[in-house]
This record gives sequence, C-alpha cells and structure tokens, in this order.
Amino acid sequence: MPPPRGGADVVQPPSSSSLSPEEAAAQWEANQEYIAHCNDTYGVPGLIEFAAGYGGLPKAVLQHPSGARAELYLHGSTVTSWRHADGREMLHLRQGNTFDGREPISGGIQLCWPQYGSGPLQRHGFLQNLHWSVVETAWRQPDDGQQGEQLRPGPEGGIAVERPEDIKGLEQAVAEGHDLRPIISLYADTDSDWAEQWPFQFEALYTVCLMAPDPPTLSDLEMVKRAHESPEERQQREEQEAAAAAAAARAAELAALEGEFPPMQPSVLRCVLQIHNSGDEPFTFTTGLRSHFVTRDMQSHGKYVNMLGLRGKYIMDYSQDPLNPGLTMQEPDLVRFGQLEPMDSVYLDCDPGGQVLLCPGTPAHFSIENKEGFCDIGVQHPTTVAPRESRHFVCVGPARVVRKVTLQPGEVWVGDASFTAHDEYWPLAPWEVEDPSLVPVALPLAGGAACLLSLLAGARPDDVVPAAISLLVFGFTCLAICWTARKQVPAAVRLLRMSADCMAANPALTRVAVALCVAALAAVAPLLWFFDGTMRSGSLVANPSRLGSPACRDSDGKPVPCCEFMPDGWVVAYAIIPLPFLILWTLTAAAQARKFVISGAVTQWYFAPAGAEGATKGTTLRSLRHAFGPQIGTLCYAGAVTVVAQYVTALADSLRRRGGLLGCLLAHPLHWAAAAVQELTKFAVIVSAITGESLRDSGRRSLDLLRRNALEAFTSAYWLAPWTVCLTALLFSAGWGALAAAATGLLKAALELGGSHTQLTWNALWAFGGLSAGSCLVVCCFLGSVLLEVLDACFVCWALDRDSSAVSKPEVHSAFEAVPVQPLQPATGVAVQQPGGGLAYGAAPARAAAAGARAAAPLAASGPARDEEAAQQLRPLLSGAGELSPALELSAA
Ligand SMILES: O=P(O)(O)OC[C@H]1O[C@@H](O)[C@H](O)[C@@H](O)[C@@H]1O
Repeated sequence: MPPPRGGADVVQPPSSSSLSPEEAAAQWEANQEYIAHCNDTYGVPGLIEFAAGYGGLPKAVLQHPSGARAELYLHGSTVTSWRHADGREMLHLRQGNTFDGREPISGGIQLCWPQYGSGPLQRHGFLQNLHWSVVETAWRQPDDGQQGEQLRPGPEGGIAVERPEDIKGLEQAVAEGHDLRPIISLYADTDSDWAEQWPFQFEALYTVCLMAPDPPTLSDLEMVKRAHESPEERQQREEQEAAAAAAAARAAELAALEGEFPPMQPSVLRCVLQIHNSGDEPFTFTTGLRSHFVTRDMQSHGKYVNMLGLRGKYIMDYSQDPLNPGLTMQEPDLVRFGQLEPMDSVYLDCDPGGQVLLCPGTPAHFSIENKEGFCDIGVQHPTTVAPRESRHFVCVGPARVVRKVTLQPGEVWVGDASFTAHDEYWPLAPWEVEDPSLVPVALPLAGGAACLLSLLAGARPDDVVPAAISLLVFGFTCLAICWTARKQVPAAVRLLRMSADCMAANPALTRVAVALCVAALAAVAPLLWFFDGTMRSGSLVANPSRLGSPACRDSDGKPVPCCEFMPDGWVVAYAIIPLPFLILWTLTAAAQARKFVISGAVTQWYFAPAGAEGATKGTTLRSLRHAFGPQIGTLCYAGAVTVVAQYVTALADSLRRRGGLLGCLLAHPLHWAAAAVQELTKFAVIVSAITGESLRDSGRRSLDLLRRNALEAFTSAYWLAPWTVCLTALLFSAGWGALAAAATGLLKAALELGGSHTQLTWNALWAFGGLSAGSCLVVCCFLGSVLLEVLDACFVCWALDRDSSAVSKPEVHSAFEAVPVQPLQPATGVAVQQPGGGLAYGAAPARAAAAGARAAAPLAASGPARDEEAAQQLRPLLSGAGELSPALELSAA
C-alpha cells in the first residue's frame, strides 16, 4: 500500500505516554493544536469537524445532511457515537473509560487487530491503543454502484478529496438534497511500544463514511436489457423514469402539506480497514470490528433482543474457555440474548451478500453486512461488566477469526463492512414505552375510570365520585405537565436513573441518612418536651375582652370566655421566641449534615479512579467524621442561615396574605431572596464537603460554579427531577394505600361471607388506607430526598469536571449530556492530578479556581482541607500545576 496521501507531511497527533503534570499540560496544548490543525486542513464545515472529546482527546464529528451523526476518537480510531437523525444513540460507550490517551476506549466500534479475542497479545490486540492521524477527508454524492471502490484509497492517489471551494457551494448542494457523505481516513503504523510483543512492520488505514443507503443497484437482467435497448427505447425509459420521479416528488410534497412526512432515511456507517505489510517478513492476524449496540433493557425486554440471519452457521463458542473454543451449529432462526448469559461466539462463513439483522428490542433494527475481507460475525454479550450495564448492550460485528489472514511483504488486506440502522417502523404502544413519565398519567386516569365504572356495579355515588374526580383531575394535570415538558422528561428520568445507580453503588448512604434523621428527632425530643412544659407555666387571668365587666361578654355584648391562660413573663422571653428557633435550627443543621455526608461520599465515589476496587468502602463513615469533626461549625452556620431564610419566607407569606398591595409587592422579592439564599447554601454545603472550606468560601465558589454551569441546567431537565420524584412518591403511596384498603376490604367481605361478624366499618377501611398511604409517602419522600441530594452532589462533581475538562465518570457525563449548557471554551492552563493518579487537564484562568476545587477533591477522601495531613497531600498534587489558587492556599494552610 503506498503511503496515504500526505504521507510524509502527516502531522502526528500527540501521544500521551507521560504522566507528569507538566507533560500532561503540554499534552493538552498539543491536542488543542492538533485539533486546530485538523479543522484547518481536513475540516468541512457542517460535515466533518474536529473537537476535543472526553479527557481533551481529539475526535472527529461526522454529520450527515439527514441529521445522522457519528463521532470517531483518534485514539484507537474508535467510533464512540452514532446517532440516528431522530437523536437515538445507537452505540454503547462502556463505563469506566479513563480517556487518558493510553488505555483503549471501550465501547462503540472498537478495532481489534492483530488479534481478535484472547491469545498471546492483549485481548483484542493493540490497534485500539494507538494514536491515529487524520490523512484525508472527503464528501461526495453517490455514484451508482461504485461507492465501495471510491471509499478506498488506491495506488492512484487514494481518496479523491473533493473539498468544497467555498461554503456557499456546499450549502447549495445540501439545499438541493444531494447525499453528501462525510468520509474520513485515519492512519497508524508500527508502534515501538508494541514492537517487542509483535515484531512486524505494518501500516493501517481506517476509513469511515456516514451515509444513507446506496441507491438500489440494477439486476443483471436489467443491465443486459439496457445494454441492448435502442435509442428510442432508452428515451422512452428515461421519460418513464422522469415521470415516475416527478410523481413521487409531488406525492411527497402533498403528504408534507397534509402534515405527513416520509419516514426518515436509514443511516449507514461504512467502515473499511486496510492493512499493509510494510516489512520484510510475512505475518498472520485475526481481526474484527467489535461493535457495541444499544438495546432495550434486557432484564425486562430480553425476549425481543435477538439476531436473525445466522441459521445453519457453525459457531466457535469461546464463552467457556477463550483459548479452546467449542464448535456447535446455529439451528434456530433466532440467536437470543434475553437470558443475560455470557456469550462470546464467532459465527463462521458469513460471506458478502448475506445480511445479519440485530433487533435491539425496539421496532427498529440494525443490519450488519460483510462486504469484503471479513467473513465471520463476532457476537458477544460480555459479562465482565457490571450486570446493570450489560443489560443495555450487545456486541455484534464483522470479524475475520477462524480463517486467519497471512500477509506477505508488500501485500494489502482490505476488510470492508457496513452497518445500517433502520427506522423505528411503528411507534411503541404507550405501555411498552420505558419512559416512566407515563405512569403518573396512566395510573390515576385508570383509577378514576375504575371508580366511575364501579358506579355501574352498584357502588354509592357519595363513596366513589369524589375519589373519581380527584383521580381524574390529578391524571389530567400530570398529562398537561408531561405534555408541556415532554422533551425534557426522558432527560430528567435519565438523571434520576443515574442518581439511583450512584445510590446503589454506595449502599451505606441510605443507612446513614436514616440514622441521621433518627438522631435529629432524638435531639429535638427533649427540646419539644421542655417547650411543652414551659408553655404550661402561667396562670388563668380574666379575659381582657370582657373589659373588666363581671359578665363574660365583650363590648358588643357577645359572649366570650371568662378567663384565659397567660404564660409567665419569662416563658415569652426564654421559650416562645428562642425555643422554636433552636428546634428548627437543630433540624436544619441535621439536614445540612445529611447533605454534607451524602455529598462527601458521592464525591469520593465520583473521583475514584475507574475500576478501583472497594472505592466506596468507608467513604460514608469518613464523610460522617468530617461532618461532626472539623466541619461542624460550617454545618451549624448553614443551618442558621437556612432557618433565617425560612423565617423570611414565612414573613413574606404573611405579608402577602395581610399586607394589602404594598405587602404583596414586598412579599415577592423577599420570597425570591430567601429561596436563592437557601439554594446557594445547599450548594455551598456540597462544595464544602468536597473542598473542606468554610461556608463563606464555598458559597463564593459555588456561586461562581453555578453562574457558569447552572443557568441553562435549571431551566431544563434538572428542574423536572424533583417534580418527577414528588409525583412518583404521591402515586406510589396512593397506590399502596388503595391496595391496603382493598386487601382489608376483601378480608372484611370474606369474613362476612363466612358468617362472622366484624367490627370493621367502611370508614375504618378508608382510614386504614389513608394511614398506609401516609406512611408510604413519608418513606418515599425520604428516599426521594436522598436521591435528589445525590443528584445535586453529582451535578457539582460534573460541573467541576467540566471546568477542568476532565471526565471522571463517563456515565454521569452521559446522563448530564441531555442538560443543555453553554459549551466551554477549550481549556488551557495547569494540569492537576486526580486521586487515583490520573490527570485532569487544566482550566483557563477564569476557571482556575474551580479546577483547584476539583483538584482538592482528594481531600474528601483523606480529610478536610484544614487537616494538616490533607494539606500535605494537597501540596504535592498541585506542585506541578502552577500557582495555588488563593482559596486553596487558604485551605492548604
Ligand atoms: O469484554 P471482553 O471481550 O471480555 O474484552 C475485555 C476488554 O479487552 C480490552 O482489550 C478492550 O479494550 C476492552 O474494551 C474489553 O472490554
């Protein structure tokens, strides 16, 4: 294979084999420069652009005019994302990626070479570890039937790069509806780091193209007919074709006028891998494109997740012993994934022309086609990942495993395959949709309807009509809310699911939250008892409204009580004013302590290095020690601020009710100010759990953090999360209450049928149902509040990550992806080290403080910043990272 176009001039992307902060900072700079270079040299605005991905790594973003979009990281040449025009993500990016430019990126479409699966080399080979450089990009319109050829760079100079002369030309082409296909080619060759393990010389070229399906090719018979047609026949055929095309266009126009749109085009990803033996010795390899497809949750919809097109194929089964596979044959039509059992197989002889279909459990499907070079299909359902994750993806991809390839010096091997994502063919029925926002709508409406139906069965209208009306009103209100926020509901649900995953990973959080709640109640119990006692100290005095007259009547002659209870003077001074404040303060300080403990534990989990064993062990206790040790003052202060804000809210409420117009005008700003103070205090407590700073400093820091990250977030899915929790809690408890009442009702009916007399009245049944619903609501609200506190802590961790352009937990980032926030400017500046030794790339000067806070995150794991031990730990972490920010100087001192 000749060197790809631009061969000697290829600018290599920076490699990141170094670890020191200085080198990492330089690495960051170099990545930014390389991205700028790629945009200048290879970018095609609107079709192919380059950007910094997770960890600052360069990635290419391919956009098809249909709206489909793919992302390809240069590190390992890994396609990490492929979205359909309707926004559906089709590739699964695995959790726990470090994006450090050294470890392979796990997930998406991974290149396996020179070894597929297990063997003498690292599993799936080392091509996924290499730094690839961009050598060519192109965009083109379809030329019937020859796309395969055109994708490959050939000896005549490779891919013809038809770069647009100017943007206008490109826009015009897009406006005319041509299929502009973004194409990119990446190049890598022998890497010295791997030479010892694999001592051969090679060049690799990987071309990825995002496109719509090829126009149908002519059948052989049609070709023969056309070759023999006379000029008149040709003219007649062309006229017929033109008329048919015009009729189709008219029909589409009419359909669009009537609001019907033709279905979206399927999206195609074409991947071509070429390997050139550039050395003097032959070598042998196996290869594959290990593709992770997103599926519906297999726990609940496993029976719909399966593959077609493999019947009668031999299977090499590696699941028992990766080095000694078993040989079986696929007999049924369907390969089923639903059992959630580990699967690691290669289906042999899936030659060009045959398509393998993957049904991910939705009405859509993928087809995978080997075109050249690849002749097997690798199928995996890895169980090396967390079970919660493995329910959401399967790996199916072209491979060449059993018939190994031996390449003589100078020879080139070409592996060509395509993936097609077909449309969702029909909308899912409401009960099939996984989006739980339908539950709050469907349940009350169904309940209301059931109540009305029970009228037909003879129920008394007085008993059921009020319940039916309340349920229907509730259901329609939920429907209105869900409809208004329908675009944001799935994003809010994703946030809550992520937060629930975090709670599951830190099981001690809930226990500690319960313990803190009980402790707070125990602490206020004596105060309440004392308050009750003091309120009894006083004496009966004559009712002042009698105005001293012996008759118990007021000035208008109306009867009034003759005497009333007057507390002693000291009670007013010492109990009525300060005691309620003290009780409220104790309760709010305990609530702040809970927030602090949760945030501290979540932060330690969040910033723990990927895959760290026992990362959550002891974190909650450590956080608890910080809360009731050095940070107790901060928490009391936060509690007092919150109580004052609550008093102000109460004042605003009473002004609104009784203060007339002026009161109303004053009430609103007061109300907003109090709410803002409470919100800021909440975030200040979270930040202080991370950095160990005082409330004032962390308040400043969180204000800064929120200013940069929160405004859009609060106006989008984020605000919906508490509502979703409240609604779910209400519904669940209502359902629970109804169930309890129904069960008791059934018991009563059964007893009465059996002739026994029971004391249970229908009123008692309702009361029992109400009590069950009430207690369930308390439990649900408590768990919901912990869930929301975990979400807030994740939000702060994510914002700190964003500020320092790092990705500590990709799963949290992907949940927040749906929350629109302003894109950050590319960060430049210091590099800071993470707790596990990983590096976060630096922040621009305006963001230095936040990057500092993030760097201080390890303190949550070792002790608050004011601990001398922790301060010692902080200094070396930042020593290579330039100046300490003033806040950190303070806390490190
Ligand atoms: O998941 P498998 O097939 O057992 O492979 C183990 C790992 O092997 C590594 O080489 C890959 O980079 C990972 O993505 C992969 O998860």
